[in-house]
Amino acid sequence: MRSKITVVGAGFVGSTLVQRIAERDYADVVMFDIVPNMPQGKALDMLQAGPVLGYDTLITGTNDYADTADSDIVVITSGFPRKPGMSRDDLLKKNQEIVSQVTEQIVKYSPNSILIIVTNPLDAMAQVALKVSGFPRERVIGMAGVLDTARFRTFIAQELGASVRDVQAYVLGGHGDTMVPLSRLCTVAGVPIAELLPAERIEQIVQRTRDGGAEIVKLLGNGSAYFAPSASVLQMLDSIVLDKKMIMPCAIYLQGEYGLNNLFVGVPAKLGAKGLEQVIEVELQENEQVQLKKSADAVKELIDVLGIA
Ligand SMILES: NC(=O)C1=CN([C@@H]2O[C@H](COP(=O)(O)OP(=O)(O)OC[C@H]3O[C@@H](n4cnc5c(N)ncnc54)[C@H](O)[C@@H]3O)[C@@H](O)[C@H]2O)C=CC1
Ligand SMILES: O=C([O-])CC(=O)C(=O)O
Repeated sequence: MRSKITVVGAGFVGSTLVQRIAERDYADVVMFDIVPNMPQGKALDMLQAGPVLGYDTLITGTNDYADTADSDIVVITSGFPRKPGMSRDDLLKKNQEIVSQVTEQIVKYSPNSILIIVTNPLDAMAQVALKVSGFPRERVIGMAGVLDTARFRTFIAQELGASVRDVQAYVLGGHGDTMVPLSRLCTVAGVPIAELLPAERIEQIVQRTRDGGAEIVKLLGNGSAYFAPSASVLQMLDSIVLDKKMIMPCAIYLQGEYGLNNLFVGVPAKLGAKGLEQVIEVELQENEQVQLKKSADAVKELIDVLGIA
C-alpha cells in the first residue's frame, strides 16, 4: 500500500511540496489549509497535471482534519512567513499558536505519524510540536539543515564553477543567524575547500549562507523562500518513505549528543521508515563546538520565552 502524507498549510512551501511529492508517485497526499476552497482548488489543478507528467498520485485538498486520518507522515508548514527586516524569531508567538493547534488535531487523527516541522522559528516550533504531541523524538523532526546546506553547496559550486553534486557540506546548529556551516568538512570531489579557496573567501560564503533566507526575503519583498525549502523536505521524505537511511542535517531533540540536552538543534541524522534512526556524532573541533553551543543557546532563549523546556 502507498504511504499517506499530509501537508498542513497550502501556501507557498506547502503547495510546492505537494506538487513535488505528486511527481515522485510514491505516496498519496492530503493538503490541508484553513482557507476555504483554496487547498481543494490547488489539489484539483495538481491532479490535472498528472496525465501530462505521468503520475497517479491521489491528491486531496481539504479544510477537514478527518481527511488527514491515518497519515504516515505529516509535514507542518502552516504559519506566518517573515517580511523584510524581520528575523525568524519575530514569528515566535503567532506561529506557536498555529503549530500547537495543528499538532493537537494531527495527533487526534494520526497518532502514529512522523511529523516534519517546517514553520519558523524552526527549532522552537519543532519543540512545540514535540511537547504538544507527546510523540517520541524519533517521530518529530525539523527541516532546516538540508536547506542551509544546499545554500552553502550552491555558493561553493558557483564560486568554483563546479557541479553542485560534487560539493559536500554540513551546516549544523539552529536555523537562525547563529547557524554553523562547517567549512572544515566541506569538500569538492573529495578535496577540502581550504585547499581550493582562500580563508577570507570561505568566510564570506559562510556569512552569505547564514543570511541565505534573509537575502531571499529581501528580494521577494512579501514572503520567503519556497522552492529550495520544499525540495529539502522532499529529500527527508524520500529517505523516510523509501527507508533509504540517508544521513542529512535535521533539527533533532538532542538528549546528550554534542553535549546538548532537551533542545532541538541541527545535527547529522539518519532518516528511515521509523523517522529518526540515529544521530550521527561528528567529532567537532573546539571552536566549532563553541559555535554550536552559541547557536543552541539562541534556541534555548526562545524555548524559555515559550516556557516549554
Ligand atoms: N524551516 C525552513 O527552513 C523554512 C521555513 N519556512 C516557514 O514555513 C512557513 C510557511 O511559509 P510559506 O508557505 O511561505 O507561507 P504562506 O503564507 O505562503 O503559507 C502559510 C499557509 O499556512 C496557512 N495557515 C495559517 N494558519 C493555519 C492553521 N491554523 N491551520 C492550517 N493552515 C494554516 C495559511 O492559510 C497559508 O496558506 C513560515 O513560517 C516560514 O517562515 C519557510 C521556508 C523555509
Ligand atoms: O528566511 C525565512 O524566513 C524562511 C527560511 O527559513 C529560509 O528560507 O531559510
